[in-house]
Amino acid sequence: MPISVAVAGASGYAGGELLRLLANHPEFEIRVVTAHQNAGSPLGAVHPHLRSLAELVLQPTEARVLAEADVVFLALPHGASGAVTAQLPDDVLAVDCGADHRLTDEDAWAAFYGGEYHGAWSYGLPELLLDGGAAKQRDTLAGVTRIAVPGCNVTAITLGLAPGVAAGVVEADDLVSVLAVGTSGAGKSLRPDLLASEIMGSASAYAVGGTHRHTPEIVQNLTAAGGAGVSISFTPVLVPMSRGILATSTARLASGVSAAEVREAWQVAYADEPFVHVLPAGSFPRTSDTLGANTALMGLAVDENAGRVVVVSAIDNLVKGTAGAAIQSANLALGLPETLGLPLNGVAP
Ligand SMILES: NC(=O)C1=CN([C@@H]2O[C@H](COP(=O)(O)OP(=O)(O)OC[C@H]3O[C@@H](n4cnc5c(N)ncnc54)[C@H](OP(=O)(O)O)[C@@H]3O)[C@@H](O)[C@H]2O)C=CC1
Ligand SMILES: CC(=O)N[C@@H](CCC(=O)OP(=O)(O)O)C(=O)O
Repeated sequence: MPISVAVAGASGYAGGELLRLLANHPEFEIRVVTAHQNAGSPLGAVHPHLRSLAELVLQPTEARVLAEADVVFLALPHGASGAVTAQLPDDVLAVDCGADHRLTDEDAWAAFYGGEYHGAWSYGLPELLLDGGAAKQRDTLAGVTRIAVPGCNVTAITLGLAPGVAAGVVEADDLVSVLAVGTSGAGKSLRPDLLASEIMGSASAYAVGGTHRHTPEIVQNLTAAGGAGVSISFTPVLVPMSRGILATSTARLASGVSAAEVREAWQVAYADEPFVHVLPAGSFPRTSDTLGANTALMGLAVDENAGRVVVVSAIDNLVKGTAGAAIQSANLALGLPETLGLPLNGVAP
């Protein structure tokens, strides 16, 4: 019997990517799709690229509609998902791509998001190192029924820096990250600053100066990895591409650590990972290498003059950064093979 699935926020970018991947998943059957303003429309009208699902009709986003399915993926704006998930039965597996259930610290939620705090769920980043590398987040996901998927910038930075922090080869209190990010990360919303004429041929920083709401989530992750006094300054830069994140993260090298020990920390951390790959010395990923794939690729160097480790990590924000991570975590929760239905290969050029 296939496992029935509902996707809330199916008319958006993350919802569309969930559907694209779910349509090729051998164990799932898409039963319900919901939207807000687009409720009542056939899916083919909002996602013409999803041909096999074109006849599905978008329903209103209500818990009673979603609860018809065994698994509910939510891709709703922050705040909207917490209200809906509070009404879902306990035995439904709910996987939330929004921020509502990511943060364990209510004060951090109040400072960076505000509004009602809905509590933290199991965190959907299977490769996250825990306790200095003694465990990984995937070990905690079997059988859970509530999963919070990370923010996409968070995934790129966390996966990039966690091996060094967990192994103690870098100083966790001196981390800097600058990201080139694509426009789809901002969702399908109509915003003047996202008009093609504003974006094309230009790059612009936003949420500068420690104000980005992903900051506490990154600190939470790197602390869980074993970092003491984690402090990160990160700056996203919007660039004219529709998908992708390229995070260039640097960290102060711990005293007496060699370049070989640095590389070993990253290689050991991700040696057996199906989707997270450390490239050979001298190689660095491009966002285009991850397009459409559930991969996080990274390259590593030690800047001896500056005494810093430099990690360049790339993901597709809509796959490993959202929909792929959601499905990977759901596979683990349901006891299915972790990689089921998830693309390892991307699309090029
Ligand atoms: N885009 C990305 O790269 C990433 C997104 N996420 C998260 O995924 C979630 C969805 O993001 P994204 O797909 O980009 O956003 P979009 O703006 O593209 O889509 C939002 C979806 O939510 C629906 N919606 C809007 N307002 C409401 C409401 N008040 N109540 C119920 N549904 C509503 C929309 O329906 P309609 O269009 O019919 O009005 C649409 O289906 C967000 O929480 C986002 O932060 C996480 C990681 C990365
Ligand atoms: C270009 C752009 O605006 N990107 C978004 C990425 C949002 C995201 O990853 O996720 P959540 O909103 O679910 O946290 C940003 O930086 O806020």
